[in-house]
Amino acid sequence: MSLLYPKQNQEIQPGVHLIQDVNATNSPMKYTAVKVLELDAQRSFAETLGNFEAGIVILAGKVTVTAGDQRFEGIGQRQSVFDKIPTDSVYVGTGLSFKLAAQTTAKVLIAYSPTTTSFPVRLIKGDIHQIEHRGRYQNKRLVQNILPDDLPFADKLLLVEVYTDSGNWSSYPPHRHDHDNLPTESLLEEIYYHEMQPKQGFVFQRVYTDDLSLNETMAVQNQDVVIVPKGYHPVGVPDGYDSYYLNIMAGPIRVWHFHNAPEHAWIIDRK
Ligand SMILES: O=C[C@H](O)[C@@H](O)[C@H](O)CC(=O)O
Repeated sequence: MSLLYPKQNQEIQPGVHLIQDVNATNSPMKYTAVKVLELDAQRSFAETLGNFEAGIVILAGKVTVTAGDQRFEGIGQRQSVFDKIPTDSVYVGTGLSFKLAAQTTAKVLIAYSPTTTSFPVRLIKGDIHQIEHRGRYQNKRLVQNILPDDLPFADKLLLVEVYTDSGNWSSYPPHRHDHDNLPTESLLEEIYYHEMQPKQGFVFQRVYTDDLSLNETMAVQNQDVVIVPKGYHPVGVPDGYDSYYLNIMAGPIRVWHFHNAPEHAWIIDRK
């Protein structure tokens, strides 16, 4: 089972390109799924959710989103994820329909999680994101929390963006969240949507379990997706390139409690 989903580029409608589409039909993921779309200006995409909730993140460009009986005109705060400006998102509750109408060339990520529990449609403005500067030495990263577990706006979905500059590591030291053992650890699947700057760059990502029954190390390229059904999942960024990834997490309980690999936990405690 490969955990790596290379970028595709399928024109599903005139001016609407499907870059990623990872879900239960082509992955072992039970709680998470993702679409990434690139829309030409003035093009639109519409969908009706079944028993899923969705988080629509305007990765780049300006988009008008209608969902249920609400309309959010011209949202989106950046031309590239690497502008490092927190962007706008829309939460759409289970069973509702939504439409994306691109005002400019736009890139949109749609995160999904199965549920029949309804939460209201909500615009999540970039300016409410909790920003964190995590790490020291060569594991510094910038974290922009879009839908963290302390915002009770969703039934299952957790969304976060992470920037890791040249020569640094993130999701490091390695941690896991694949044991339903609260309050110590929560069980959350995770999907990584990666972008690189410059685009020809790559990162190394390893996904592995304590018993190494799962142990896959990948060279991940621009707009690839990596799924983390379980296990530790560190990311290393080669010199000269900057990394972006958006994480989608979901599981039985919407809380992020992780367990650091004990043999590497000393990394955190260095003076
Ligand atoms: O479990 C969460 C993901 O691994 C990332 O969001 C990670 O926490 C980001 C980081 O702190 O490096």
